Amino acid sequence: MPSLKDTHPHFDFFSADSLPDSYTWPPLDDHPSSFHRSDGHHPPVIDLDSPDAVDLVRRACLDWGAFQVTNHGVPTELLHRVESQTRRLFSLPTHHKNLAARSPDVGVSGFGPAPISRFFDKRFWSEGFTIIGSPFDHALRLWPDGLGHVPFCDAIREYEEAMEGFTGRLMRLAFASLGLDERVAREFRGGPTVIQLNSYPPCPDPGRAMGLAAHTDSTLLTVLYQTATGLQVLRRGGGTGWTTVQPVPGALVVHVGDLLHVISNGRYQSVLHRAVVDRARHRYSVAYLCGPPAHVKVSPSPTLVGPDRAPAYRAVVWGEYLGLKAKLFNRALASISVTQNNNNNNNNNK
Ligand SMILES: C=C1C[C@]23C[C@@]1(O)CC[C@H]2[C@@]12CCC[C@@](C)(C(=O)O1)[C@H]2[C@@H]3C(=O)O
Ligand SMILES: O=C(O)CCC(=O)C(=O)O
Ligand SMILES: [Fe+2]
Repeated sequence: MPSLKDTHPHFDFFSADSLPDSYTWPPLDDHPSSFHRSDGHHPPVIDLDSPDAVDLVRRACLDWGAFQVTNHGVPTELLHRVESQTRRLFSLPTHHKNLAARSPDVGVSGFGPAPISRFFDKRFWSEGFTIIGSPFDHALRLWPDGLGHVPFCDAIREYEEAMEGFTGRLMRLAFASLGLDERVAREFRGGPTVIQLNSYPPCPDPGRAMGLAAHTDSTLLTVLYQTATGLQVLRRGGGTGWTTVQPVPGALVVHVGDLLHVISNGRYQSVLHRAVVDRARHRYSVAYLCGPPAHVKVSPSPTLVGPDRAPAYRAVVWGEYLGLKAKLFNRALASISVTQNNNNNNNNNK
């Protein structure tokens, strides 16, 4: 669905002293700069070494679909290094970053607005860089001379390794919190590595700009590293409006994604979240999108369905689900629902 806005890829965020119309959204309610929400309810911060970790994760997934974790084992030095390499990448001139632009022929990897931006008439006040598997080819395009690509590739490779270990532990916890044992968690491990680097430059009118519009992730779990305010989540049921997830130094944010929603048969709901921007601060975030191996069918766990609780979703593999998301955006989950009416013909029970 290419639109007019795709014909202006060279916008310079730093030369703008007011918001161009193509970036002006209706006023954002619950923007953190308005400081009117202080109800004390936030996704919990969970110490993974706590003996109650499984119960705390269950509660957080039921109430919020999101939580933060400490004692996760990913070295702080590595987190800082990945952030500083992210900053280094986005500080390259735009025409240079476009040498590694996302293109339909090469898939979804590379530099550009977040893929969901094409569902909106207004543009996002952000840039993204999607890395699927090795960052090497893209990094060589960004830093063609000498060894400029090396620190970037090293940081991403080390991060991928660290996150593989950490998400293994996290998946065991999340599955245990649903009463599912380690063998089930193991079946869903080892999916393709997807990292999304996000950059949100300072913005002259943050209350009318959108960093990344409200969405759920098409993952089992997403792990997000952020060091500045900007991430907001909607609590299950949505009743009290957007809640800012305050960065906790060294902590990682975890989101329940659509595929864990499916496996849990809707007990856990994928969290609706968005990113807002700031007048003065350039914010970066690093999302590690944790999905299942390509061939693994994801469906409601047999132990979570029964005579009084029918399976609510049909089986999908990750690639098919990503295709549905690319076509239907936030209606993708409803499109594989077998209990609700959905007006499309993607529902060929498998
Ligand atoms: C594996 C993927 C999930 C993702 C689409 C993608 O193919 C690669 C980028 C991912 C991302 C990151 C930013 C938010 C998001 C909704 C988007 O536009 O691109 C997610 C996608 C997703 O979770 O569906
Ligand atoms: O930058 C953020 O806080 C959110 C990023 C995000 O939602 C994503 O990359 O999927
Ligand atoms: Fe997200």
